[in-house]
Amino acid sequence: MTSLDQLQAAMSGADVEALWVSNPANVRAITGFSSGADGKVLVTAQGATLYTDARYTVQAREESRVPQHIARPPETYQDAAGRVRGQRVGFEAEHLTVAGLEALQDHWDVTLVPTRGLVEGVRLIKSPQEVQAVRDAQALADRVFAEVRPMLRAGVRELDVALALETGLRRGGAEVGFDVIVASGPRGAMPHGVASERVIEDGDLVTIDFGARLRGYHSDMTRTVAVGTPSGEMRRVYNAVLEAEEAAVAAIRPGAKAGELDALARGILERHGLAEYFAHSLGHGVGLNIHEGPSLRKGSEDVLEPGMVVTVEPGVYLPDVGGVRIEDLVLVTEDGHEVLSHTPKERL
Ligand SMILES: CSCC[C@H](N)C(=O)N[C@@H](C)C(=O)N[C@@H](C)C(=O)O
Repeated sequence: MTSLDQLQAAMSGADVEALWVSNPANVRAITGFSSGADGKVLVTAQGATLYTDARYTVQAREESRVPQHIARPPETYQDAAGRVRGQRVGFEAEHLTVAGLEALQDHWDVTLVPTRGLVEGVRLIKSPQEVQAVRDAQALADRVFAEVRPMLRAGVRELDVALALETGLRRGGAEVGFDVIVASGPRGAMPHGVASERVIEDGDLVTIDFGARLRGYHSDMTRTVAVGTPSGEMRRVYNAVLEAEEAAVAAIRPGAKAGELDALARGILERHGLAEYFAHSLGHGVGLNIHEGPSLRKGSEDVLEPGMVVTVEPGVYLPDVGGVRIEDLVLVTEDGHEVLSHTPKERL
């Protein structure tokens, strides 16, 4: 079954005959067109049509095999109107703006139906080409981390570490997947402490979370690194997080329930008296978006399947003291899992 077939089946399940796709990552997933923010897709029982404008005529032809209609609104809507007249047409409730919905209401004689997660459902399982893109992105991130690791010393600014990571990713042909997190000493208490002017000090733990975006696909990895000798308290926190992370990674296999993986890691931190400081979910899917399904969070009913790519990233954040997060990128395989991130972890 192609992904278009899967999407059309999901549309039937949602009781819509057509779907107007406006989420850029979903536009890319269906068409391969890499400027998804400047494109829309209409999916009907007959197939998909990519709508974009004349700035992208050549690019769309090169990147996509989906039939294309080059126009700007209102002509875009007028063309699509003829294909969906009288139908039940789904729109992406989590992505279409109010103005976008008004435009559809103005131009189409249809019943508009809010839908959620139809294309995202198809994106959960990655094709071999998608897995290769994530694998390549992570391999580049591993190489760049190894190059930058010697720079992690007392006296260096967080911003300069981030710049070196960003430069390495760019030189390697990738984009920077998201704002690079370099959180040292007490700043480590911020799970998303993007790099600041703080100068790293002797005895700091430094949390580094960064990723590449290659051929549209992300990598995601966090390492917490010791500069000098951290306090006994932070070494204890580090080892508890490492134990939780390794146990959760080991439990990744087809059929594993995402909510139970989260509970496993949270339970280990609980035993160490640290669960209340684990301020986020255990992990998430990674692909065209840095955060996508499945969700490895408390209570999640998502079930892992071969071809999913997920992160495992427990963390402990002690306000005014510091923090630790350790994150691996993991592919769910037929018989278990494969860890895609190969950067060594500190043993403290
Ligand atoms: C702004 S992109 C940050 C990427 C980072 N590696 C990351 O995923 N951090 C997690 C702590 C996170 O944001 N988790 C989300 C899914 C959550 O718990 O809501």
